[in-house]
Amino acid sequence: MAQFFKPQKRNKSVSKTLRAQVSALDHQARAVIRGEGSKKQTRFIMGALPGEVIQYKTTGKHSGTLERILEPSADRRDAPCKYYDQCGGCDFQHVAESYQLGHKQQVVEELFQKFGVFDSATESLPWQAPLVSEPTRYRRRVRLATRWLGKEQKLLIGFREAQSHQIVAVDDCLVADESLLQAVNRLYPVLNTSSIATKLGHLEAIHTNKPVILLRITDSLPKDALQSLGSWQAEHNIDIWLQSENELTPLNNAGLPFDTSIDGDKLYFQPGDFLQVNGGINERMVQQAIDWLAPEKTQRVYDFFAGIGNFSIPLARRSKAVLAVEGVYRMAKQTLSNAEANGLNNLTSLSADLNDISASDLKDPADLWCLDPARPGAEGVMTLLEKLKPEQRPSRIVYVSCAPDTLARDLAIIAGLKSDKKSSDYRITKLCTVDMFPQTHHIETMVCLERAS
Ligand SMILES: C[S@@+](CC[C@H](N)C(=O)[O-])C[C@H]1O[C@@H](n2cnc3c(N)ncnc32)[C@H](O)[C@@H]1O
Repeated sequence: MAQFFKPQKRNKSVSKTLRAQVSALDHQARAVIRGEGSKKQTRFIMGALPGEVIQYKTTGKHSGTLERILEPSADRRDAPCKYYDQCGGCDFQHVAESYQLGHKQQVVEELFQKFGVFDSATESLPWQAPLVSEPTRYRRRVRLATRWLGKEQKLLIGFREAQSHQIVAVDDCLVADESLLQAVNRLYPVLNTSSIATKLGHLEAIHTNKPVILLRITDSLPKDALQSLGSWQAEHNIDIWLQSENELTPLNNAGLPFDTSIDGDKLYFQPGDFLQVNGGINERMVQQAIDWLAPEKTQRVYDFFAGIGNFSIPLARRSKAVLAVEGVYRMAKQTLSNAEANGLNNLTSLSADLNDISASDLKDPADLWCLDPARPGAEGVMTLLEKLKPEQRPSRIVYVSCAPDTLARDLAIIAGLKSDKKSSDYRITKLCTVDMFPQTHHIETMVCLERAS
């Protein structure tokens, strides 16, 4: 019988060390290497800048890690954080903040062009000045990973390395409010025992009106562990909350309400609720949303993706009525009680999945829409907008986004709404980047759209 030659499956690509010049940055601030090797491949590498000649190691088909910078860019600066080389968190601090913001604006513009939101050959976007943040110590909330090293009987608390599950142990974080890591460092000796550490998933430190540490627990804690956490809480006056799969509870029922103020009103929340990480810039962002939407006392507003009412409450103060829509039932309830606590009775809160929303869920149409979705964007809301009759559509929309690609996708849908088949029913009247996450590649954008009357 003839034996056929059976080629062996090729091994995964072998890692190589190469040298190249960076041609651009992509939308995640990764350096782009074009035309690599005989196949003219494109590769993406974090940490390098356009124009730089670098030595890098290939890791996957299109990825690589930076080994050495052979010819640095004039735009490069020494990263201010001591953990920069290992930590996967602030991946864009090797350039000045003005460069970071300029790049972010360019990314948004390029994505809008790519998705057909506008045509740079015939029009320009009405960019406004970016909302600029404090470059460091701006976070009022951090989430830290944990791992118990059994052999060494030691708990690691820190951030994940880039593209890895390894944890970089940290005792400070340059972008976090100083009190956050200080609280975690103080709690560390209590956590650093196998009875707690082996059951710890991650932890979160938050500081608005007062500090709180939320411990994500994978199994119930023994009585002595709960006692030592309780004693620490009483001694340090820092609340501890325990989060298991189904429950979120304050330890020993500690904890008066947590709150944050916005526009002169108080927003109460519970650890675990969504909270904009950058408190300073959040206030300016909400103020700008109000300015751009310019609500009047006769107008109705929808606030989609409302969280605990960060935009809804200030909008309710200035309009006839607000309908706040939020997927997480607990937060939807919190928005309503926040309205009541601030003496507002013109806000209705609806808990609903905005991927699957219809006009009948919302009752009366609204003049103004505020949208602040998570990274997947607001495709369901775009479908709703498409289905509405032109006269039922809002006269103004403010879209706040933390993901420029889904923002561009959604705005392309709005740009496609053409009642007279020629020009779009909506035009972008203002947009800007919001410096919500300095030192990182993450991009926050605000866009205001107005309907042609
Ligand atoms: C970026 S946060 C904004 C929250 C709020 N606007 C604020 O400024 O604090 C996005 C919110 O959308 C909610 N969300 C995400 N997906 C949703 C969905 N499919 N339907 C309804 N709400 C959703 C999240 O629970 C979260 O509260």
